[in-house]
Amino acid sequence: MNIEVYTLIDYSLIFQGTAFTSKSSKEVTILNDHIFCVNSDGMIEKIISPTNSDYESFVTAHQNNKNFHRLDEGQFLLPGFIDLHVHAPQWAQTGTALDLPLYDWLNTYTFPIEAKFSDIQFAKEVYEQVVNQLLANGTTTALYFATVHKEASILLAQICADKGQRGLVGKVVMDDTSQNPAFYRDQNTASALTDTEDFIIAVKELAKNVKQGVYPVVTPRFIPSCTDEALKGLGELAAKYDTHIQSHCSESDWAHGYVKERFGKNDAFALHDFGLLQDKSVMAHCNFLEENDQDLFKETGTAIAHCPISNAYFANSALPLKNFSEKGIEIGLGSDISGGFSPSLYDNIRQSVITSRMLEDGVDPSLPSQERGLENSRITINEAFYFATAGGGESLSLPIGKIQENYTWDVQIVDTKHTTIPLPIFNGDELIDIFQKIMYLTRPEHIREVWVQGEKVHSKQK
Ligand SMILES: Nc1nc2[nH]cnc2c(=O)[nH]1
Repeated sequence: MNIEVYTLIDYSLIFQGTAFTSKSSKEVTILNDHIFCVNSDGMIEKIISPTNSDYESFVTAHQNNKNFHRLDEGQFLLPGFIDLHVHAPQWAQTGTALDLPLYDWLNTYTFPIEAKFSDIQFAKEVYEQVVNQLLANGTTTALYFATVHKEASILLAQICADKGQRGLVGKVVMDDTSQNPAFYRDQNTASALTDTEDFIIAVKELAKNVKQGVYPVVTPRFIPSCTDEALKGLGELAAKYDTHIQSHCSESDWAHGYVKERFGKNDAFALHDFGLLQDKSVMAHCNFLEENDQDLFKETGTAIAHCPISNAYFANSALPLKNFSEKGIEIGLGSDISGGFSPSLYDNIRQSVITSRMLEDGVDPSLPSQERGLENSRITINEAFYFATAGGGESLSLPIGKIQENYTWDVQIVDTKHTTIPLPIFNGDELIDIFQKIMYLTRPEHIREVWVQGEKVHSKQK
């Protein structure tokens, strides 16, 4: 298309500035001083490079219009982050209660806090705060577990809708009376399934008027909390309504061992038997996937939500992330609030690199170096950025996570020149160095604006 044509197009938004986005899992593209044209649906319709002969005249034609945004010096565009695993109610206990192994942690701290979400006022208070927090940390899409309560789960979807975040929300199913406490579980299997179906219908209805989209997610908490009948019914509901599916899979020695004992197979195959592994399935943790489990993930298009901070507390191992990624399994990052204490995917990007380095080198200094670690396990910061953005988008099968034509305008604007806490960027830094400094040092204070589907959803004054 030549300039006469695209200067005439009525774009909703035009941005001029430098962006970082993934080209592949290993490579970051730098779009230096490009122009980004966004249409009224909030999609990136056109990206114009300064090498394009029409670039200058395009700027001249648009720069005085209200919809033209020129980034200040020191500001950069990045895709909004996609958090593939957040327990929204656990925001109420984030940063506390990390002293017990998974089974005891769930029963001692987590189920009691989640039980409180029968109180819709309490739910509103916590859910509004967690959605605000994630937006302020640059998270534009989140895959949420709510609680067993239908009303409060619908409220979480409504809050995402109102605040402009792309929320994928699940009413949690925990129907097994022998495994879940009486104070916190579905009343019975039939009500777990009808509540889930009502929830799906309500969120699909809500979604009709939500620009950025909200989505219902079929959510068996994990196999230990569900009966066979519920798991089967949930697989059927996901197929009937074509929904996303989320659960926990092979997370800790205990959870992994429990499923093996109950079914004589690993989580992956057990979940698959119930129709719960498919292209829109995202399974959290997955540390103990064996070779055939990995193949099944690949074949079914099931994604892993890698939660590196949480895994340090509860997973009893480090995920062999590099190995799984090289196999072609879809992978994104999750904060796992509150198994992970940080609402920031920046922190999880950092931890995923750190964990991978420790996995490669090993951690027991009494062992000889060649026996200490797992070869070829380290990932780069570019790869971690990919998992937090494009990898998350692929995992959810949505056109999000990249600054590229035909993707949504879901971006964060990072200001490296914050007046009191600027990033250490000095003359002579290459853009790729600046990218790495952004990855390692950005805090919410540096995230000046966040946009979802072409709408500004968060801004921070200088
Ligand atoms: N990390 C984590 N693992 C789980 N397994 C079942 N429930 C949970 C949870 O809330 N957090």
